[in-house]
Amino acid sequence: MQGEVVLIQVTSPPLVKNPKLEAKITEQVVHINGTYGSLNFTPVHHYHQHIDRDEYYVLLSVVDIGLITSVRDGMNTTSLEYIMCQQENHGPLILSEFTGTAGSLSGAMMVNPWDYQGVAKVIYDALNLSEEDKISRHNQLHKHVITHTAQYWAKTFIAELILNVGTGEQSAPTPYLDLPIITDQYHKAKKRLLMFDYDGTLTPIRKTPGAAVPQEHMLKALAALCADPKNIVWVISGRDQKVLEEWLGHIPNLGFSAEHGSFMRQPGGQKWVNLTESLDMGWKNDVIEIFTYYTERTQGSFIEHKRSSLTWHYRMADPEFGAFQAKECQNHLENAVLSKLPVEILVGKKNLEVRPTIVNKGEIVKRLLSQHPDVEFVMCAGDDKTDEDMFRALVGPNNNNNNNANAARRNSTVVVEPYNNELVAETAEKIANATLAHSREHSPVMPQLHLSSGHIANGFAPGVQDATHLIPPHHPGTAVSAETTTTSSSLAPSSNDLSRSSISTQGSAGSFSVGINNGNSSGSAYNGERFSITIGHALKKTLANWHVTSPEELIRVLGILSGTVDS
Ligand SMILES: O=P(O)(O)OC[C@H]1O[C@H](O[C@H]2O[C@H](CO)[C@@H](O)[C@H](O)[C@H]2O)[C@H](O)[C@@H](O)[C@@H]1O
Repeated sequence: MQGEVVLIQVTSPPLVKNPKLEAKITEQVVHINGTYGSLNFTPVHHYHQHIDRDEYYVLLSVVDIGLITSVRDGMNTTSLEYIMCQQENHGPLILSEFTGTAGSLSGAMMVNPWDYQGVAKVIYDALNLSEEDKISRHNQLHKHVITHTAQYWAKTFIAELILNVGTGEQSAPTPYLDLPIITDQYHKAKKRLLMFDYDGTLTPIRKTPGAAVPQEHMLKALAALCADPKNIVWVISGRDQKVLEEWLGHIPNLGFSAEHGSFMRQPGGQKWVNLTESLDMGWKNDVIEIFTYYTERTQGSFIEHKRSSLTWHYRMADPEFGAFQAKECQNHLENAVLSKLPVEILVGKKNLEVRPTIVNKGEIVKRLLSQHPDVEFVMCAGDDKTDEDMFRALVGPNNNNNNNANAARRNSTVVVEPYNNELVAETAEKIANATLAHSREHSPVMPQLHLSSGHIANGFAPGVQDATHLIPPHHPGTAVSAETTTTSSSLAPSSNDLSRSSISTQGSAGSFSVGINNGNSSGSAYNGERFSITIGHALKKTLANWHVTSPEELIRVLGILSGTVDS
């Protein structure tokens, strides 16, 4: 192709001149032109000057390839402008994987700018693309640019802002698990349902998945809980069946759900039921391809292959680069796969997981609750974002034990379409007002809602022992009303109540909903026998009503409940 292809490079002089760099570039251009050019042919045309906007767009329109090889870049608007200018030519875009737009322009031909041979090969491939390929790539890129406009960005930003105002509410302190209360409730109950996540809950997080083997004292406590005929015990995990069987399968009467709700094995049973059996798993190939792309470029990362899900782990990669690549990979998946396939991405602990949308841990919790409507004590512990689905299932709709509460919640849910400007603005204002009022009222009321042992350490003063004592300070429906005055243990919320979990966020492609408690105190989904426990610090955003700080502490509690450890 020598003699047929030229590179046009325009570099606008920066405000602060860099003569050394300019000299270096000029030297290289002279060298290339001297080596590969002739009297009739100049391979590199370098214009170190400002050019008019019109001239710039003309250049972008007439070229055959757009070549962007930045080694570091925030966004890269040139790539977007090039796409808009190429509506007639359909010229391919070669894009450095280090640009900000690389994550969303999957129709571009990606290059690593440090890999000179790789770049040369992609230029060659781009020059030889068939007309059909060019049009299809261009159409994909063009569609992205025209649908992701500044207006779209602004609206999505506002929508997310509203969403976060709502979820920000959830980061009120979660009280430390009250041992006397849970022990008391546990012993009073004739039938109990206990559900545990595995990684980060029953075992501490380890460097690699294979290293998170169960510890003896955990196995002992779990076995003792399973041996009690009053108990129904389940491990609901993202792990696959093989690992769960190998590590916990020997414990009699332990039920399992594997791969985030994809599989179930009843306590005492041997057979696994595949809840994803009827689903087409063709999506796995697309996801493996993307995960492989990032694995090859992120040292220390790897893919965990499971039957109905896939996990990309980056705990062993450089922490900053790993997190950066995970974000890129997530964007890539969202743009290339999620829009067309029935799968969801879960952002886990130094991992990204992809699994079918129709299953999740919360669905398993709902199933178990409806299978055992007569349980008098429910305990559910987890540490991860995916475990929030379980906590949500304990307070949310379709939950047999709080029908009144659910009716109240359903009635008060407002669906906000992000593209309905007025509604977005109106809802934002409502939330802002209620949040402001809530934060004004929050502190004076809190101490009086809560009580008894051990809460001073968490910032809650002991209060009067009465029926309210089983209600954690921030529990759904107990949160402080926007209009509540500081009347001590009054739990009757007023009409604009914006309670912690009454703000439900149901993410979906084009809409989300924000639930605002309508003030009916029966909106509380809490009853004293439900213990959702998150493993982490008190300020973690969670729907759980209690926390402990580590798996060790949870195991101690399990030991105490099962009688294998002295309290
Ligand atoms: O639902 P879980 O039981 O919590 O399982 C979630 C995922 O856990 C595993 O990965 C995580 O734990 C590893 C061991 O501590 C750790 O090395 C990794 O960084 C974590 O992401 C497991 O490998 C996945 O399959 C589970 O889905």
